[in-house]
Amino acid sequence: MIRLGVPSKGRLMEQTFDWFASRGVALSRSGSDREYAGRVEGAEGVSLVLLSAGEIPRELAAGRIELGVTGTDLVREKLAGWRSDVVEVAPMGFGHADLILAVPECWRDCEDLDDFASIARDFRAVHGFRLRIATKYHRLVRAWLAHHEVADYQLVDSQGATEGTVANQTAEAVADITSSGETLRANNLKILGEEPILRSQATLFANRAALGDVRPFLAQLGVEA
Ligand SMILES: Nc1ncnc2c1ncn2[C@@H]1O[C@H](COP(=O)(O)OP(=O)(O)OP(=O)(O)O)[C@@H](O)[C@H]1O
Ligand SMILES: O=P(O)(O)OC[C@H]1O[C@H](OP(=O)(O)OP(=O)(O)O)[C@H](O)[C@@H]1O
Repeated sequence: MIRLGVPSKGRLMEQTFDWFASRGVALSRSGSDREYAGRVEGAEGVSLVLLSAGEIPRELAAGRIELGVTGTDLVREKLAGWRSDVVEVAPMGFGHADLILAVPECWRDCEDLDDFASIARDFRAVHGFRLRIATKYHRLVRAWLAHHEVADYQLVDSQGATEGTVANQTAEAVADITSSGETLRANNLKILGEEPILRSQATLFANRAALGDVRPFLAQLGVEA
């Protein structure tokens, strides 16, 4: 049996259902909105597992599901050596979002990463603690800042409403996902850097060791792997 993990709620779930439907496979919840069991019609030997998008990378890596749909951001953040555990089988064309670093709009002297690095360097001497960046993307943000030689900062964990941390004075900057940019604008934050830390979209992943087993189903979907 091929276990297919799909986000259990919201637009990501609906668009995933649409993506499979347009390839002749009907996915549905078997019961009420609160029941996390699912049904698969139009494919043999495939079962649907409804999961939190954030847990799908770990379930894939552990081999508890053979296929899974989630954002590329979550796979890269949650799995240290993601390439050895999973294979990116098909980008799905929705769930587009950029992981970015943002600072208050009123920081007029901070327009790029060099400015940010020098502000971070001075920050500790003035305030007695390192500049705080709120994020849930610890691994990706640390790697990106190291690559850009920014060292004088601390990460503050924020699992939601991250853009609010600056107004709440629990962080000076944020690193979070944006798509329309509305949340950043509403919180008077501006993006730093020409390129985002990461461009993400919803993607179909396979557990690497299970690739051979899932190939016939992928071929049915019109996906080569
Ligand atoms: N505003 C957005 N527009 C497009 N994609 C987004 C947006 N916000 C988050 N995403 C993407 O959706 C995926 C799921 O995000 P997230 O983990 O925040 O989901 P969630 O709904 O909080 O799920 P859960 O709490 O069940 O883990 C991620 O890959 C993320 O990049
Ligand atoms: O650029 P925008 O279109 O405004 O979207 C960005 C927002 O969407 C996501 O939050 P989500 O709604 O998933 O809630 P969260 O704060 O709980 O992560 C993300 O964390 C941003 O806050």
